Amino acid sequence: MARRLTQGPLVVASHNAGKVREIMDLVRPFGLDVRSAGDLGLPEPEETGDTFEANAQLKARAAALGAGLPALADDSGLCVPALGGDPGIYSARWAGPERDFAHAMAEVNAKLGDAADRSAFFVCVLALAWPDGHMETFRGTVDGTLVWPPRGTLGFGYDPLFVAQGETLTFGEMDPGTKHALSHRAAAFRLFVDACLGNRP
Ligand SMILES: O=c1nc[nH]c2c1ncn2[C@H]1C[C@H](O)[C@@H](COP(=O)(O)OP(=O)(O)OP(=O)(O)O)O1
Ligand SMILES: [Mg+2]
Repeated sequence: MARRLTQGPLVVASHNAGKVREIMDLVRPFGLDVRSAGDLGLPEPEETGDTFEANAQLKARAAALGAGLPALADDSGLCVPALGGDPGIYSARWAGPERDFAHAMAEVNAKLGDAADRSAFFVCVLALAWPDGHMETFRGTVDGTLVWPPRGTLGFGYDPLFVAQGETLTFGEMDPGTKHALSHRAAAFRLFVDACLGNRP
């Protein structure tokens, strides 16, 4: 049985504005009082794990201890089977310190070359840590294919490259509500809601 998150402040332990916006959208209907790690002045920990789970957990743990509040972290990325799973947990790092995703998307496409297999999937692991060390972890994925050139200016990161299975628009062309019905983050979030928030609202 997962530990429930009772009413009270929740820290969103991410320094990525695109992600924080999506998590705030997903949390809003539940009426939780939410603060971002940036608002609280929490530092950005080094992501030394070698799995999405390990990195989500270390970010959640650092924020929960830093704030003295339950903290929800997201570690996510784009996995391309034809590239051996890259960029995977290195998805943010492929964009460099300037977070240049035009460059990162071109890198993915160049490495793919004329590969027949342009399938890809996004992974999102959400970890919820309490200051006493308790942790709950959830994983969501969405399958799709990679297009070139990139399309759309909505969303963030690799969204303009990615068309989810059964869709025609890229995530970069979708309004946020449509992406939230399909995304890896929404899938992980549903598991988090079921386990930790119950049936609210
Ligand atoms: O829905 C998404 N749509 C497009 N791209 C995405 C998505 N979800 C993750 N991604 C890519 C870009 C992101 O930069 C990286 C996650 O890296 P990741 O370390 O988890 O996040 P981050 O460093 O950007 O912020 P933080 O660690 O403070 O939460 O994967
Ligand atoms: Mg990161």
